[in-house]
Amino acid sequence: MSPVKVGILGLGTVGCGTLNVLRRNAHEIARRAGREIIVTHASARTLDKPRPCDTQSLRLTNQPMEVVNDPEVSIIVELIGGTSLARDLVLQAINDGKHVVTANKALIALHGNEIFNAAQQKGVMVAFEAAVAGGIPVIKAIREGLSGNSIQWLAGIINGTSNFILTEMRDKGRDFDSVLAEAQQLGYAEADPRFDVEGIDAAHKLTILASIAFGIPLQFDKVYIEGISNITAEDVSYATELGYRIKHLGIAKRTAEGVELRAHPTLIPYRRLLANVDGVMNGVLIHADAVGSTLYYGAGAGAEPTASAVVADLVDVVRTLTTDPENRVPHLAFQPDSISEIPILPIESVQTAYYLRMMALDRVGVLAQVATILGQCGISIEALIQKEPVGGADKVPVVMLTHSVQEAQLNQAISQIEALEGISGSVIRIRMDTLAG
Ligand SMILES: NC(=O)C1=CN([C@@H]2O[C@H](COP(=O)(O)OP(=O)(O)OC[C@H]3O[C@@H](n4cnc5c(N)ncnc54)[C@H](O)[C@@H]3O)[C@@H](O)[C@H]2O)C=CC1
Ligand SMILES: N[C@@H](CC=O)C(=O)O
Ligand code: NA
Repeated sequence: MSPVKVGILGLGTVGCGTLNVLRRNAHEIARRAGREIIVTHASARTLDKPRPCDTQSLRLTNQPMEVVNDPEVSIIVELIGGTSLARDLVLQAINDGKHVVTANKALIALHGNEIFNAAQQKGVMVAFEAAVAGGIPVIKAIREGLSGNSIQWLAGIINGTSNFILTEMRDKGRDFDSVLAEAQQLGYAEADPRFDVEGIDAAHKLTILASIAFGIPLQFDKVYIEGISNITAEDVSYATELGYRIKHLGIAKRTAEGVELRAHPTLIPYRRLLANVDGVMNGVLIHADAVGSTLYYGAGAGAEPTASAVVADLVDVVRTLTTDPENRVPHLAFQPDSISEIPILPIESVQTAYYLRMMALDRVGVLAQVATILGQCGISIEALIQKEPVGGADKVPVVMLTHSVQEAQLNQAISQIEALEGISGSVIRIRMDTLAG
């Protein structure tokens, strides 16, 4: 059979990684796919710059639409990133009857409903394994491996850059900015690294995971988002002292009232497997009724780990090129006419435990006032540590862990505590992982 011809849009970290993996493993990939898969066309913004991949045999252009519209190409691999040009290119490819593979989680989270609808009309595939947790085949695991289950919740370390930063801060005492610069240099970070450290990238991925886990539309705008940019070295060290690690988690949980969708820093007991997912590694823990808990672990970013997922998608697409579109695995795991609107719950209704840190005047009675407020709001304290005054000042850091409480009640307590004369500045709050009981 003749080779399948592929066009790659964007020859950056993932684009070059994909070219290299496809070439190095060409023989085994062809044995798996049943046909040779070759990249014939590519588009890059700058044509003649040195790259870690060989582009000599490619028809190279700086006009990505030319690749999309070239009749020789039957699969388009979108690795440009962003949501504007990428959306136009992907919709055009679908309109031309081409299959698409993309690593672009922002594109899927924001425009996936429109894109999958267009793909269904045209009977083409849009594959996006690389968009969530890089090389970990978690999309495939949820869509296919867990399809007999009712999924109850999932919690994932799904941003490699944030996890790399938190790990280096904890293990080597490095400062935030220098670790972020290294993550950028290693090709882990997004073009705009605020997407990583402000939790937006994790929220894109969580949007996708929740959709395929629960059969709901992609709803990025309903995710509660907090990043790691306000996590201080003190919080990392107090958490360690209390037997916890701070990780950035994306959490999606089905409750009787609806679905919780939240991406934020989280304290996890250090013995839990997720607490030990370090560096650029990602880990996704999924709890489902039949199988119980399953954990998926691996590299969440970087050239070849991400290329591994892009190439696996290419193999999947090639294997099912001749399959009747109705018989392919649905894009969002559930059949398109069975996607249901389940309410997404506001963060105030979430019930969890909290790490609180505040600066208190080193004076008798202040802690008693704080404890009274917490008690009146129905919040009980599980642990409390009072540190030495900072720099000889008369203020002491106080750190406490609460039992589970509704976020709305905690908000009330925090505003009353912040109003106390004996408390200076804001109360820092980090949610704790209470999912596994
Ligand atoms: N780097 C990683 O570890 C991972 C990245 N991704 C996603 O993969 C996609 C690509 O990411 P990277 O390779 O890291 O980005 P990158 O910035 O290294 O590469 C993107 C490439 O697209 C090119 N480009 C931009 N506009 C273009 C245009 N108009 N025409 C042709 N080329 C154009 C850029 O010049 C650049 O070389 C993004 O959607 C990203 O979110 C997903 C998983 C992991
Ligand atoms: N910037 C992302 C790349 C992979 O999705 C990350 O750090 O996880
Ligand atoms: Na993946």
